[in-house]
Amino acid sequence: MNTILTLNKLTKHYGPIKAVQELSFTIEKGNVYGILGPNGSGKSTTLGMVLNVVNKTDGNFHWFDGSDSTHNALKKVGAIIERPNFYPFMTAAQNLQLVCKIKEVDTSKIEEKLELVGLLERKNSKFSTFSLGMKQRLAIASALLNDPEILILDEPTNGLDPQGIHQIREIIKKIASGGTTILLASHLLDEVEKVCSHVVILRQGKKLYSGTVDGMNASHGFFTLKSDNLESLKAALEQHPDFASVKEENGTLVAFLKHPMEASEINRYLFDKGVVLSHLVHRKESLEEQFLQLTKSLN
Ligand SMILES: Nc1ncnc2c1ncn2[C@@H]1O[C@H](COP(=O)(O)OP(=O)(O)OP(=O)(O)O)[C@@H](O)[C@H]1O
Repeated sequence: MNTILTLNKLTKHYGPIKAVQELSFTIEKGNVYGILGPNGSGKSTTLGMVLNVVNKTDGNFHWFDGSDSTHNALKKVGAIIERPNFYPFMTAAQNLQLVCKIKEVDTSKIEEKLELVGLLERKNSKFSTFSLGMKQRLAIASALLNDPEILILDEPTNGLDPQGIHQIREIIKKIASGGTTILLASHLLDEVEKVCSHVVILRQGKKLYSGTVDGMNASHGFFTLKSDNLESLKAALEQHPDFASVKEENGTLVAFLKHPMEASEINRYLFDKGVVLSHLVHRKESLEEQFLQLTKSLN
């Protein structure tokens, strides 16, 4: 059993708002997935649906091989989709004991999980004395108490200082290296790049890309070009099969490549078509530029 979660055309409308539209992807065991998208792109709604706290409008999803009810399957899922909320005047250990009681799991894992998130030494400190980063780490320990198959986190580093962000990311990597599958929602490309092996990019509820983070990085870049005759240049580029798209930005054309190409090759091709260039630069986008390109290109 290697598939943890399958979404099939999952859809959520809030009245006229199409929060999630026909979203399909699968989560395989042992990988770290990021759902990446700007604010309002449908990340939290997607997590809410698969965790049964938001009713879907259409489509379907199933956990594991689909043989269990969602209610039962969710017992093997650890999720933090809200701000960490524990009893302020109880210690970290006491709060986790209470969680064990509520979830009907053994208390034997409390110290191990506190150690994993770097809070063992603070186990007898009251929750009210914790920084936001420590609260978030306690929430992670709490979600791991029953050794779930998958850990789900919604914007796990939101509101933390750089040190807190670093600690959470290191903990996520450590949990993943122990074999736990992870799904996290983030609007931060750099977070997904640092922590995740796979990514699903959302924009306005629609999937723009899903695959490996490395695969997303393997773009062949783009040319920026100028000519006295911009119209002929644009027409010639659009005729060339190796370009995915061509757009104009302040008198310069930007042509995105589907396949690798040398600047000399496009120069020769255009010259043969009677187009003389006054500017030609080949650039490979940073992942950030690609992300912005992907999330803006449907405007
Ligand atoms: N309970 C709700 N009622 C009406 N509209 C909602 C509700 N929850 C979310 N939406 C809308 O659905 C869309 C997707 O929101 P969602 O919170 O899933 O996005 P997100 O990617 O998680 O963004 P953020 O990181 O800002 O939370 C947005 O347009 C949002 O305004």
